[in-house]
Amino acid sequence: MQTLIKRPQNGLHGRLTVPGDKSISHRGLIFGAISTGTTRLTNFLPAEDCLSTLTALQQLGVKIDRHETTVTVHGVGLHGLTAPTQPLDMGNAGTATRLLAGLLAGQAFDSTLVGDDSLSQRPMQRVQQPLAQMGAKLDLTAGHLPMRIHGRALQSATIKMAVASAQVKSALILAALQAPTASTIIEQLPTRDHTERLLTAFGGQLNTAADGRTITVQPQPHLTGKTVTVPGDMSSAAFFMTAASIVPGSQITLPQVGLNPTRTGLLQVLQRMGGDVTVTPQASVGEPLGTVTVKAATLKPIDLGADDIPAVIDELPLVALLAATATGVSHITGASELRVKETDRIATIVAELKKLGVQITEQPDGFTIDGRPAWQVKTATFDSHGDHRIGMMMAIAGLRLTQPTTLAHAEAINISYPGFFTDLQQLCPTKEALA
Ligand SMILES: O=C(O)C1=C[C@@H](OP(=O)(O)O)[C@@H](O)[C@H](O)C1
Ligand SMILES: C=C(OP(=O)(O)O)C(=O)O
Repeated sequence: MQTLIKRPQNGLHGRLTVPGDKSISHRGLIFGAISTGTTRLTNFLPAEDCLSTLTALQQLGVKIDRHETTVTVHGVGLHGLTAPTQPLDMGNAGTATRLLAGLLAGQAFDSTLVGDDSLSQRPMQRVQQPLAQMGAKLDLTAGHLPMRIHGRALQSATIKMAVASAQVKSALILAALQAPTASTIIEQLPTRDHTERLLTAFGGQLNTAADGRTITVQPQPHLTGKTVTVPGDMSSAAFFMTAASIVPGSQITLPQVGLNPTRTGLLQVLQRMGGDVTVTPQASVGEPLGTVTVKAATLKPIDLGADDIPAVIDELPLVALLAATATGVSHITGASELRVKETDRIATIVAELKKLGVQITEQPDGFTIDGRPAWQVKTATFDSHGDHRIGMMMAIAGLRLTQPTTLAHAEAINISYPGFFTDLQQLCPTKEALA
């Protein structure tokens, strides 16, 4: 699928409620499934990744009904899942794969996880090895999917994580729930804590030490179904925050965006770059929520290092685009995790931004960008490379160009944001953004 993108002459304007958070939608389904009673998810994200989790849980014997963005999960309890009759297809979803690996490792049956070509190239030892410390047995195919999970009784453990990854942490928490006594998980750096918040909300017990990265999980909780309102996805809002910052004349308002501090790295990046961003928190239960207003601004370059990365991990393609418009040199380091996402995002960011004439240099763990307000565009035909975030980032880049641009493999965007182009169009009042 190819999509044509044109510059909105007067910038982006208006108010847009972005869809529900992907990370919380995955987890809401999983916690609903392992609770007893009914869980109702509102503002659920009906994107391909979350639907992979929904279908997998149905194959594990959980009754789930969905009407657009409202989902009802009829929980079966921590020990009530049943053996699937065929391999579970996780599609493109890394989060679903890692989290379900941790859950299924402690079940009384075997299961197999498979995925698409991209997911089948992503590293799975990162869950296999720490889960083995709890006695789990996961057989990989040369370090990748297909993954055969030999469900068995797990032991508790104290585990020092080797990568800063919320997916690995969450897999370990889900496994630790099934051990006989408490387990401790020590993160390298604090990462998104949606699993911890939802586990507590469903009635489980866990303690995070003052360092923010030592988590003690109490086992065998009795989890009870509940209603969860999924906040707007900061990682989706980030595309429009970036667009409004770099397209002259813009001013947009995004209400009900999730403001969990482990996810708001892009807000800080924009503020440090001189962006015009206002955040108004609103009353909420569970996850913090608020309204973000962004106006176009002249940006300064920025340096980000390893400690900054987890809170902005999925927004780094957008950081690259922002830096490309800022006069001066930006350095992004400590971001080698980008190499093992849906694509090698360091390579795909560099390849796509070079088409715009951006002076970007690939580094082993990031990139250096010598930004300019105006680019010497070489070609206006971009490619998502099958990666939703690269596709959306280049669609936003196209809004800044005077010539129309096309985006190849735009269908990849359905992985996390099926309504992306409709929502973008809503913020372009003169309706010329898309054709
Ligand atoms: O836990 C999650 O929901 C996610 C964690 C991040 O991955 P890692 O934890 O592997 O960095 C992020 O990139 C992904 O989009 C969603
Ligand atoms: C990396 C991502 O997702 P996942 O790891 O779940 O595939 C993402 O959404 O950018």
